[in-house]
Amino acid sequence: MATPKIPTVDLTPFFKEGYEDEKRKIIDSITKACCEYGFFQIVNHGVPLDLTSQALKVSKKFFESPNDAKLKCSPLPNAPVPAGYNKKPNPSYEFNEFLIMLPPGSDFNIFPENPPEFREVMEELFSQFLKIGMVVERILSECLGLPPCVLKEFNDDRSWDFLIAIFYLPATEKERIGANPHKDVSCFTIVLQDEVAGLEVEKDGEWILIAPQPGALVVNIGDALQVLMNDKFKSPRHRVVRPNGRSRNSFAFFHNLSGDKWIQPLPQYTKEIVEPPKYRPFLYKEYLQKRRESKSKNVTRLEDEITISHYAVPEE
Ligand SMILES: O=C(O)CCC(=O)C(=O)O
Ligand SMILES: [Fe+2]
Repeated sequence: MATPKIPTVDLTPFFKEGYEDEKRKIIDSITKACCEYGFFQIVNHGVPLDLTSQALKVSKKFFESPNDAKLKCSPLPNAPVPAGYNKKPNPSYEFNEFLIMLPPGSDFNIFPENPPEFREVMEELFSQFLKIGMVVERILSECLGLPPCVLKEFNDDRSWDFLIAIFYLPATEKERIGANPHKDVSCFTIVLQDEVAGLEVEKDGEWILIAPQPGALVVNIGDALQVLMNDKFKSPRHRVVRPNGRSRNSFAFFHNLSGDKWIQPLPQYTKEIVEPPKYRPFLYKEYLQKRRESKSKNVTRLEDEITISHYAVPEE
């Protein structure tokens, strides 16, 4: 059987007036991809390609710099999210290093001195991801026949979004996992990956590669959207397998909700279509906290993981 291919859609019509038929076709393809995989790729997304390639280059330079230079960027002890450079203790159950960035202007952001253009490039990438995130948010709102503003009306606070630059070392004989199988807590995540394959999504018990494509960005559904949409789209389990003989570089941008939001399935996906909500209301930041705690305890068994099923309403 041929390996299933994650769909790639061209977003050009969404940057123009009109083209309603083309837009509808794209929305239909994304709906199908979200139902089948929870993943799709986008091209002609408006994020300049010279910026994405420069971002991958400067981030690689930073991660390849000496340890003491990287450790100078360690997070501040009082940061709400560990903005700055992080590395899992060795040995760890995952093998990656990463740098978290909060929205430009946050007092908690820490940038390296070298490469000197690091900060400017990261801030520009963040702003571009914010913009494309809003376009994707409108498209996902429309996917199930609802107006494009449904998700923005529910949450218009972008201050909880964040960006991570990630660096995976080559696989060793003993260990190939770069990021353990997980689901994202976001509404959705936008991933920029370099040309080195490694990101995989689980479907029907099999791992399917999200093949790198020049100029493309990857989008995946997260837990928050699954809850808001009452399970119409599922937050997919995914992982990163490290390549042989070379490192891998990526960025993940988490389009989140405000942590102060109480989240539950929206009436458009429940009451208005006479469907009972599958989740009880919960405070988003409480869920973020629980997930962070379980991650720091190195929980690796699926049955021990905290997931949104913690808030599921039992079926009658
Ligand atoms: O590195 C990647 O390609 C994806 C990373 C990821 O899944 C995450 O940070 O949640
Ligand atoms: Fe992820």
